[in-house]
Amino acid sequence: MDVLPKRDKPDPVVRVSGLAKRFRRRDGSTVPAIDQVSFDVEPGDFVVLLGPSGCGKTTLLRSIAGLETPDEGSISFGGTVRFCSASRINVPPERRGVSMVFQSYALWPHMTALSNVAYPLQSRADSRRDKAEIARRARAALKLVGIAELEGQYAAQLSGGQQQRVALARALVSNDSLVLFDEPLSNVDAKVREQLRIELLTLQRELGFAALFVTHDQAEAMQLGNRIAVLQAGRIVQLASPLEVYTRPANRYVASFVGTMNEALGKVTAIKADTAVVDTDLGTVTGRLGAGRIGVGDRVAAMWRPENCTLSTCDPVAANRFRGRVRASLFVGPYTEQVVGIGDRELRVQVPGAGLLDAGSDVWVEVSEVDVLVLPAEDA
Ligand SMILES: Nc1ncnc2c1ncn2[C@@H]1O[C@H](COP(=O)(O)OP(=O)(O)OP(=O)(O)O)[C@@H](O)[C@H]1O
Repeated sequence: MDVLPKRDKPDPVVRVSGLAKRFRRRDGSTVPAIDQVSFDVEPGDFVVLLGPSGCGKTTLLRSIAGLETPDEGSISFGGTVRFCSASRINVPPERRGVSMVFQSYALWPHMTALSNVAYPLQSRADSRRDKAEIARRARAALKLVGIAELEGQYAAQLSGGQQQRVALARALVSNDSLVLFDEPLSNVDAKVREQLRIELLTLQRELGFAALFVTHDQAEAMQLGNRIAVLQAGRIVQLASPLEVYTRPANRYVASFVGTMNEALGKVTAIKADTAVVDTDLGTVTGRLGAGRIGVGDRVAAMWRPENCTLSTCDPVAANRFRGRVRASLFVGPYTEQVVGIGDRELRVQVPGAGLLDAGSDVWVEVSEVDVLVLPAEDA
């Protein structure tokens, strides 16, 4: 039998291994901004770093760009070491072969759109291209992002959305295999942001660069990433597809950070196969066991999404049902969000279309046990 020679897997675009960075605060204490982070970005990947303010997203991105020097670990691009604390390698940002788009655009206000985009080609040490070729490439990049007609405008004369397009063109002009994005869409208005997300994804697929994108906006992360890295206190707690992160969160923190979750805390009273019965402050809740080890007597969170609930005015025949009173009924367009009060607790229920209810109406909230996830209580 012929055995085909094994083809080696290509090196990842980025490999981050055991990266750590601590900052010293003015009171002398230290903050572990990133804490033993390891992950790969593969060719064609769009990886989103997602997490709340202060979890270390920007520090991680800036370390990869070379704008921050980590204390420990290593960073390689395409198999070539760019940073290694043990061997004291630290390639400066301009020689890492990576482009970055910042939240604040970081354009030269007194330079035209065209000159801003041409700047990286002129300033890179290895570039000896003639002026006409540089201008041709800068124009092509402006055309890619749809603002060819603005090439002669000064950056300061452009709208926020237009400035961000210039910044994107400037990042694309060098044709680097990796582009880093630090919350680039948070300063542009909602409509432009939606449009830029779609254009960014299209460009990324057409041009084939790998993207590493920082955001604290979970909807943005779900729309853009083929993989999402959820960070908690400087660590990656889950790195998986948006679907996996949403439907099979690694822990309670991820479950409550990505999307909206209803939650009831309690103790497990019985376990049968992959189902747990939980005695909670809302009554008995039955759900499926999620990630993490759980046994009878453990403190857990039973969690379920608003879109998986149904609302009725008569007592439903269901394992998980909760009697409450409508506090607010909010018409959002595609669905109506019902806020149901149960004592001092609140449950969210999404019903499709317009279904306004009077505040004070008595209702039952129902959720099927396959839609309830039971996770250890301690990690949120
Ligand atoms: N230069 C610095 N000196 C001291 N502490 C810092 C410095 N830069 C960041 N930190 C701290 O490191 C931690 C991580 O900060 P970082 O900016 O990476 O978080 P982030 O997730 O990007 O937050 P945000 O979404 O608010 O930008 C925070 O506790 C922050 O206060």
